[in-house]
Formats: sequence, structure tokens, C-alpha cells
Amino acid sequence: MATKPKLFYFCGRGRMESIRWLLAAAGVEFEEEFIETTEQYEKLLKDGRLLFGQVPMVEIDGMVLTQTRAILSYLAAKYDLYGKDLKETVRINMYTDGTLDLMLMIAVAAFKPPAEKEESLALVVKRAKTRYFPVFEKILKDHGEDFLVGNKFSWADIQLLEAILMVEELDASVLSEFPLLKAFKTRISNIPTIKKFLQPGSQRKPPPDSHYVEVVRSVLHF
Ligand SMILES: N[C@@H](CCC(=O)N[C@@H](CS)C(=O)NCC(=O)O)C(=O)O
Repeated sequence: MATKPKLFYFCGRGRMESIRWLLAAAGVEFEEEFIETTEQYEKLLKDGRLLFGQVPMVEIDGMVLTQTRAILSYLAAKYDLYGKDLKETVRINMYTDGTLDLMLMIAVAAFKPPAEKEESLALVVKRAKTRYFPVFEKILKDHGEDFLVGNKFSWADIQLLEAILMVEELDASVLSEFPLLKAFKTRISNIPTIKKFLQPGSQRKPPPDSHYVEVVRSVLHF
């Protein structure tokens, strides 16, 4: 039997969370090793397992993968969540690059001092409302289909739901002007693998708290 993919990261969302979402949505079980100490991180470095000295790192199919987007696109292709041809794939890449940019703003904000953090998170909500969500609302309106690309469930749908839920944690009414995104959220949340991932006790991680921020800071020395 094939071994489960193994994820190496901190015990928090950060750059790994979209990888967890994609695996969970594909119905793939995975193991996690949480980095909690400098010694653990240095061992990974010393053993040459981190290509550019960074995590996320994922062991899968006999490979040691790093670079978040590369890992996500490998998983999307492997689990048939990456469109039926190059034209669908590039659209999925555009949509997921957009939602990754938005979610990275949230991840980075956790490490800022309180006043700056508040300002950054307000900007996230503004960007979601004015830059990102109008685009996805229009895509759904223009083609009238259930999914973002090719009328088929893909990585783009999974990551848009992840982004919507993250922004809703900052502003629960963020979808009030986006009726099609509201319906999309309900639809995608009810896909059985995703529904399961959204239940308490899954490998989904909570928003960053002060403990998470402290661990990352102390392991990475910043
Ligand atoms: N482009 C990389 C960036 C990875 C990255 O910056 N990882 C951080 C943790 S979230 C890290 O390992 N930082 C340590 C360092 O850069 O030395 C990716 O997307 O995976």
C-alpha cells in the first residue's frame, strides 16, 4: 500500500494550509510533522531536505517537495483537479495565484505589531471586496455554472472557498454584495470531502494565535 503524504510545517495555517485543503478535498489522508524547535528545523536543513532552506516541505511519491505553488500544482494534476487542457489549467493557475496572494496577506499580518496588523487585515477585507471577489462573482455570473473552470470541480474552487472562509473570519458580512459567491460557498462546502474537513477535529488549522507566532519566530529567528 502506498504510504501517506507527509507534511512538514508549523502547527498552523501559514503557507501549508492550502496544501492541507487540497489533499483533504481530494480525499487523500496525510500525516504531519509539526516543527516546534530550532533543532528540528536545523536537522531538516542539515539533512538537505529543504531545497531553498524553507518550508512547506512535503514527502510524496518518493519525492521531497518544497515551494508551495509547485506542491499545489503537483497535487492538483495528480488528483485530476487541474482542468482538462492547458487553457483550463492556466485559468486555474490565475485564479489560484489570486487567492494565494490574498491569503498570504492574512498570513503575513499575524506577524505585525497590533496597529499595523489591524491596518493590514482591514486592507485584506477591502482587497477581497474590491479586487478579488468581484472577479469571481463575475466569472460565476458569466458562465452560469457551478464551478469556476470547465463546469468541473477543481483546485480553483477549493482554494476560493478557503479564501472566502478566511476573509469571513475578518468580516462575517463580506459576501453580502456577492450572491453567487454565497451560493458557491454553500455548494462547495457541501462536497463530502470538504464537509468532512470543515468539521471540528479535522487537520484544518485555526487562525494564527500568539503561540503559533512565537513558535515560528523562535524557530526561524526573526
Ligand atoms: N516561495 C516559498 C516561500 C517559503 C517560505 O518563505 N517559508 C518560510 C516559512 S512560511 C520559511 O521557511 N522561511 C525561512 C527562510 O526563508 O529562511 C514557498 O512558497 O514555499
